[in-house]
Amino acid sequence: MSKAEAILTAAQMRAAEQAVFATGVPEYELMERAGAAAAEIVWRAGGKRDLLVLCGPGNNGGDGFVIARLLRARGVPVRVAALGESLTPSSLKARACWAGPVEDIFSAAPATQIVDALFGTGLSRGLDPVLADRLCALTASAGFSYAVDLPSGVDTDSGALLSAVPAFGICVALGAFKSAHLLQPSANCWQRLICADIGIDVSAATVHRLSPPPMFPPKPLDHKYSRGLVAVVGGEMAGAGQLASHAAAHSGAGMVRHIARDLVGGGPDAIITQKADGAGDVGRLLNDARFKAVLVGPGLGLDQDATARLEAAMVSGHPLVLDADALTLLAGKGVDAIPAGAILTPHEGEFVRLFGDLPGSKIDRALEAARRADAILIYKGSDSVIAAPDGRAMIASGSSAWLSTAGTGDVLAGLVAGRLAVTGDRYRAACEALWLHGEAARRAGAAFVADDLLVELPAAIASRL
Ligand SMILES: NC(=O)C1=CN([C@@H]2O[C@H](COP(=O)(O)OP(=O)(O)OC[C@H]3O[C@@H](n4cnc5c(N)ncnc54)[C@H](O)[C@@H]3O)[C@@H](O)[C@H]2O)[C@@H](O)CC1
Ligand SMILES: [K+]
Repeated sequence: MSKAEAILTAAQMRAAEQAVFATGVPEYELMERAGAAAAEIVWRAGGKRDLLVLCGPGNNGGDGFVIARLLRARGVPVRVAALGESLTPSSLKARACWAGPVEDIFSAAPATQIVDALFGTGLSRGLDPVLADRLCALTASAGFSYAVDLPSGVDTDSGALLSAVPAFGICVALGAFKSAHLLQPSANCWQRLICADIGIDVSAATVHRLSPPPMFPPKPLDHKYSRGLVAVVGGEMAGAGQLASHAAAHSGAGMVRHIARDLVGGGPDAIITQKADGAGDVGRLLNDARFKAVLVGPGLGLDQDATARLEAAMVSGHPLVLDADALTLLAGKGVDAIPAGAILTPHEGEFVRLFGDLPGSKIDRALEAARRADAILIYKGSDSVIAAPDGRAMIASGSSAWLSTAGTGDVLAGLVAGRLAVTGDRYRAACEALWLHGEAARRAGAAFVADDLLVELPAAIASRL
């Protein structure tokens, strides 16, 4: 993936900071860098508008004192309000360098701009309700608001809101993104997210934000089979299989065969629909070594016939993408029934049915499920997580809320199968498909239906060549 942006947990961030200190950088130097980076962002957004900085007792508060000092030096009318004493060596130093008064948070007057430097990655519980209310009131009355590293009240690793969190204009992630910057509901707590470089080495990170993938056109000697042959095994609801088939075809695959229970449509179609009266026919039609991906699940149904069709696909030996009803059918059989090496695309309900109530953040849960099933997971939602058994994960955040409409899951499943057939690389296929899905939605605008995504796919792919 190009320009992949690292996502760290609070513990990984602390370790990364320690690694910087181990190179001889003094602890306070990192706070100066963090404060300077955040101050620059505030300066560019708000200029000389009056500013109130709220400082907590830890290093997040220390960042706040640095921001206050640097912006005051630029002529910004800055006031500081602190929550008691500073408790860490670096924050004590930052506070000592602030030459102005320190007000009480509960009596400080509102300001045009507000900086929340109360708590960051060290938050251990929700804010006291009175403090949370105060933060919300001061933020709501400000025209410009900034959260330093994270809005106070947000759990760094899970993205849960541990207390009431106001809506910020800008969140400045320091050094690297943390999980809460991409996961819901916290990722909805600001309008803009900016990651400030403070010299942290994130090269060892295994979790990244999904970025636009580089894609490649067919080679001159390619033909429809070398570009990837996809099978979509349909069932009860032929339309879902058709939608998935068209998505696979528009993903860049060379050919798509829809192995359907009923013949649908009519007239010319790039999709080859083959009627399979039962699982035996499915097995026979899948007996072709040229298949590079088999998708089963969209519109499959949940009856005995569907179970038999799923089994025929699973024993075919081809790389599998399992979605929708296929996941529900497998859920009753335990994790061991999931074919190793498959790509699974569960939404929340399907995920829980398959793997139960796993602990940790959505990233933790996706990684654990991928490890248990020895499969690639695309754990869908407004914060979709792709996870691999080897510990890699990718988060897609900020995709169109209009995707919450019927059939978009079928389109995604088709895209995954198509990109798997094209690339032969499961993790890469999952990333490319998820990105294409989000990009097609972005291009489709508002109130689109799943079919509209298909129209946007060629241009979305073209933008990555
Ligand atoms: N480690 C470092 O040297 C650096 C840290 N940085 C900043 O430091 C932050 C992390 O600093 P800390 O680890 O000191 O943690 P925080 O400053 O986020 O807060 C920790 C303090 O708050 C208390 N606390 C936690 N939750 C509370 C609650 N709900 N109510 C009341 N008190 C609560 C803790 O007991 C502790 O005293 C980062 O988010 C970032 O802003 C940056 O300055 C870069 C350098
Ligand atoms: K904060």
